[in-house]
Formats: sequence, structure tokens, C-alpha cells
Amino acid sequence: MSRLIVLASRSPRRKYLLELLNLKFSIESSSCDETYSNNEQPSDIVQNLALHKAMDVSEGKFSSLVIGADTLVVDNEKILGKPNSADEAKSMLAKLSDDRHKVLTGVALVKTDSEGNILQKETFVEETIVYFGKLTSEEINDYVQDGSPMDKAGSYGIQDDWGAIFVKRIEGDYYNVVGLPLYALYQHLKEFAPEFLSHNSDPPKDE
Ligand SMILES: Cc1cn([C@H]2C[C@H](O)[C@@H](COP(=O)(O)OP(=O)(O)OP(=O)(O)O)O2)c(=O)[nH]c1=O
Repeated sequence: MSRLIVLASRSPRRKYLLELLNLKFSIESSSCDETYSNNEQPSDIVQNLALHKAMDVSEGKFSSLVIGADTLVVDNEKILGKPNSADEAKSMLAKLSDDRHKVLTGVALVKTDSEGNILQKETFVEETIVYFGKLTSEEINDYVQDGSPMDKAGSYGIQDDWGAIFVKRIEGDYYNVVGLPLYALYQHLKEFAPEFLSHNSDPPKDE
């Protein structure tokens, strides 16, 4: 039976990022609840949510590797998820202005055997520090009105046109901020699931 990689995500950005590893995979989004308790450590939250997504999608999958991920912003110990309203997006961006914050992405890898049983699972977390410049209220208003903050942790996308204008510098993996830490993921795949890489071992082709 052929081996299958499944990305447990509805995020178009995660699909795009996983494609950069030149792997063949399918996509199935999990319907699990993404709530968490503020008493938990952010690094535990993102890994637990990633694992819930991957475990949920792994049901009924045979000889598969399921990849789940979750991204949160942590600003001075305060966790910022996706905003619930435009006003909340504006206040998140005002908090991030002229300061540094952390972006944490938790990743879960779940392997199933040929009968659909869970064979192995592991999680890891990657942290990137992002430094924002000072944002004027006009810039914040314009971004929230014309940009796409609502589906993003911390209300911004570093990859968006205006998002890029906010960011002075980062420490760590850029792709981790966008939603999937590609360097760490590839290293973990080599250790945890090399059999899923072997038939995809051709180097990426230039466009
Ligand atoms: C900080 C930041 C977050 N994000 C995104 C990454 C994640 O998609 C999103 C955080 O929400 P998540 O719950 O991690 O992911 P999701 O709901 O988009 O997708 P799924 O759970 O189905 O995998 O914020 C950016 O795209 N750019 C950024 O700069």
C-alpha cells in the first residue's frame, strides 16, 4: 500500500509552505475545537492544538503521516490568537506597535499503520521573535480595512504587502511566522518519518 502524507489544515498558506518541501500530499481540514486555557504555557497550547488537528484527521487513514500545526502570537506573556472583530484587530496591532513579540508554531506528526492504528506521534514547537516598528493609527486602520488580518494570529500577515511594512526585523525562521517552520519540519521528518521522504527525494525543480 502506498504511503500518504496528509496536511491537516484549511490554511492556504500552510499548503503553499508544505509544497516548498517538494512533497506529495493531500489536504483535509480538521473540525476540532481550537479553544485553549490561558493558564497553559503557549508552547504547550500550540503543540496540543496541532496534535488535536493531526489526530482528528488521522482517523481512518492507513499507512499515513498526518501533519497538523497551530500558530499563536505571544506579546509580553499575553496570548494573541485570531481577532474576533475589526476593533480587536486594531487593538492587537496597537499592542504590537514599536515592540517585539514571539510567534510560536506547534507542529504535530502522527503516523498510522496499514490498519489505521496510531503507530507513533510527536510534537515540537518553533519560536520566532518579530520586531515591529511604530505604527500610526492611520496605518493600523488602513491595514485592518484593506488587509486581511481576520484569519491571522496577532491580526497581521508578515507575508502581506502592508504586513511587511510593519516588520523591522525577525530572529528565527520566517516561514514559522507564516505558519509552518520549514527547516525544523524537514529535520523532524528526516528523523521521524524518513520513509515518507524517500519517494520524494528529487531536488526541487526550478520554474
Ligand atoms: C503572525 C502570522 C500568522 N499567520 C497565520 C498562520 C495561521 O494560518 C494563522 C493562525 O491560525 P491557526 O489556527 O494556526 O491556523 P488556521 O486556522 O489558519 O489553519 P488550520 O488550523 O486549518 O491549519 O495565522 C500568517 O499567515 N502570517 C503571520 O505573520
